[in-house]
Amino acid sequence: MGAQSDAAMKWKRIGIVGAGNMGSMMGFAFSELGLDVSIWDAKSANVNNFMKQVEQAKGLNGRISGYHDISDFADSLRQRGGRRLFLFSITHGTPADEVLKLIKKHLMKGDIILDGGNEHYRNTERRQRACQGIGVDWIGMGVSGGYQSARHGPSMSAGGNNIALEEVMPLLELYAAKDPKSGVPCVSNIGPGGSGHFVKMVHNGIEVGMLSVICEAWGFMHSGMGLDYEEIGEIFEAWNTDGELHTNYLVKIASDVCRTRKAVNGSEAEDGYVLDDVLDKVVQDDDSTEGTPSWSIMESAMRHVSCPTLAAGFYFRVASGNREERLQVAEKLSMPDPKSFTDIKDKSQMIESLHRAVYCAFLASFCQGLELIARASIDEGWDISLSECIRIWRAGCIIQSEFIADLLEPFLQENKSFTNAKLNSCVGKELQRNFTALKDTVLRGLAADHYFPALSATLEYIKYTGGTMLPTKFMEAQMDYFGAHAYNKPGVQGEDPGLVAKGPHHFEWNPA
Ligand SMILES: NC(=O)C1=CN([C@@H]2O[C@H](COP(=O)(O)OP(=O)(O)OC[C@H]3O[C@@H](n4cnc5c(N)ncnc54)[C@H](OP(=O)(O)O)[C@@H]3O)[C@@H](O)[C@H]2O)C=CC1
Ligand SMILES: O=C(CO)[C@H](O)[C@H](O)COP(=O)(O)O
Repeated sequence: MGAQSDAAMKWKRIGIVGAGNMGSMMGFAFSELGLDVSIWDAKSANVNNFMKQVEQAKGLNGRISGYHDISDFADSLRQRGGRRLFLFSITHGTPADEVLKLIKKHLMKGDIILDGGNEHYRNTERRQRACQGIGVDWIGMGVSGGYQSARHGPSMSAGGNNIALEEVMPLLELYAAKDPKSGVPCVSNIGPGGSGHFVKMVHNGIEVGMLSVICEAWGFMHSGMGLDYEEIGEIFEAWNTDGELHTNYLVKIASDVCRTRKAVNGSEAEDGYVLDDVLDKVVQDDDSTEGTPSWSIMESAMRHVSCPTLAAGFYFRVASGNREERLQVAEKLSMPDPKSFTDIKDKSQMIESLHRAVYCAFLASFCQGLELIARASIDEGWDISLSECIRIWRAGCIIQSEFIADLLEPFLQENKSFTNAKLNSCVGKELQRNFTALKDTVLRGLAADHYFPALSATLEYIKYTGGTMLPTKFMEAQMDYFGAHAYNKPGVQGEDPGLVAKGPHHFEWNPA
C-alpha cells in the first residue's frame, strides 16, 4: 500500500486526452487511485457529459477537472520539477494525429504520453520519432478489457523508451488488473518501439478467433440442438466454472449474454432477451473504427505465419457487416439454413465434444497469435517475452483464459526462445487429445449446414501444421511446371526437411 501511494504521489496528476468510453472510465480510475485528473476532448459535449457523471460519482480521491481549451489543459499539468504525464484515449489513425498536432505546441521536454488507443504499431513508431525531436516520450500502450476494465483495472502492454517506461511502470502497476491467483499486476514493459501496440493488436486478433468460435458454438447449441438461451447460458456457466474453460472471460460473458433480459430492475415493461434485439452485423471493420483484427491478419500474411482461426473469424465478421448485400446474395445462392439435429443420441456427450472443440480452437488461437508475436519480435529485434504476454493476459483482458495461461506460461518462461508453442509436449498433447472432439463437432455441424468458419479452420490448421506429406507436393509441381519455381526432393539430405529455401531442381514439364 505504501508503494502504491508513492506511485500516485510521484505523478500527482494525469492529463487524459479523450473523454470517450475508455478515457472517461480511466479518469474515474486514476482519481480513485489518488491522482488529480485533467481531461480534455475535442468535442466540448464529451467533456460536459463526463463532468456531469463526475458530479454524481462517489469514492473519488483525486480532483477531476474538465477542459475545453487544450492550452489550459496542458498548463494544468505543470508541476514543479517532475515530468508531465498524458494519456491519450482517441480513435486510432488520423484522429490521434490531429490531436497530437493540436497539443504538440503545448508539450514540453520531458513529457510522457501514453497512447492507450488501439493504434497501428507503425503509427506509434512514427509518433515516437516525431516526439523524440522535442524531448517527449511517446509510449504505445495497448489497453485491454473494454470500458469495465478501464474503470477497474485493465491489462496493459506498453512499449517505447525504456527509461520513460520504467518511470511510469509503478503507476501502471497500481492501475492494472491483478492476477487473481498471484496478485501480480497485469502490465508489462513489452519492449522498444511499437512492440506494446503490436502485442495488443495480436491480442485482438486472438480475440476475434475466440469470438468467432464461441458464436459458432452458440449457433450449434441453439439452432442445432434446439437449446434455449437459458439452457445455453447454463452450459457456458458450467464451462466457466470447471475444466479447460474455467475463468475464461468470453465464456463468462457468454453466459450473461444468453441470460440477460430486457426488463430492468424487475420491471415487466419490456420482457424478452436483449440478445433477440441484436442483429447479426459486426461493422467496426467496415467503418474503420477498429483496425486491430485486420492488421493482425495482414501481419500474419506478411510475416508468413499461419493464423487461420484468427483469419476465419475476421472474414466471418467482415462478411456479416454488409447485411444488405448478403441478403441479395442469399436470394441468388439459396444457401441452406443450419438444420436442427434429429439424431441426438447422447446430448451430454455432444455438449462435452463441443466444449472440448471450443477449448481446442481457443488454444490454437493462442498458438497462432504467439507465433506471430515471436516472428515479429525476431524481425524487429524487440526481444518480446511470450511468457510476459501470457502473464499480462491473466486478468483484466478479453482473452483471459486461466487454464490456457497455466498451460503456456511455465514452458515459455523456462525456454525464452520458443517460437512455436505447438512444439511443447504439453500443448501438443492437448491439441491431440481434443482433436477428435473437434473433428466430430465440425463434421456434425457441417453436415447440418452450420456456420463453422473458425472451428473448421482450426481443425485443418492442426491437421496441416502437423502433417507429414501434404498434397502441396502437387502445388509445388504445378508451380514448377508453369513458373520454373524449382522444388526440393523427398529423402535428399539438405532438402528434406532442409531449410525454408527454394529447391535446386527444375523439370522441363513442357518445354517452351
Ligand atoms: N472500447 C473498447 O473496448 C476499447 C477501446 N480501445 C481503444 O481506445 C480508444 C478509445 O476508444 P473508445 O473510448 O471506446 O472510443 P470512443 O469513440 O468512445 O472515444 C474516442 C475518442 O476519440 C475522439 N475522437 C474521434 N475522432 C476524433 C478527431 N478526429 N479529433 C479529435 N478527437 C476525436 C472521440 O471524440 P468524438 O466523440 O467527438 O468522436 C472520443 O473522445 C480507441 O483507440 C480504441 O480503439 C482500447 C481498448 C478497448
Ligand atoms: O480492444 C478491444 C478489446 O480488446 C476493444 O473492445 C475493441 O473495440 C475490440 O474491437 P475489435 O474486435 O475490432 O478488436
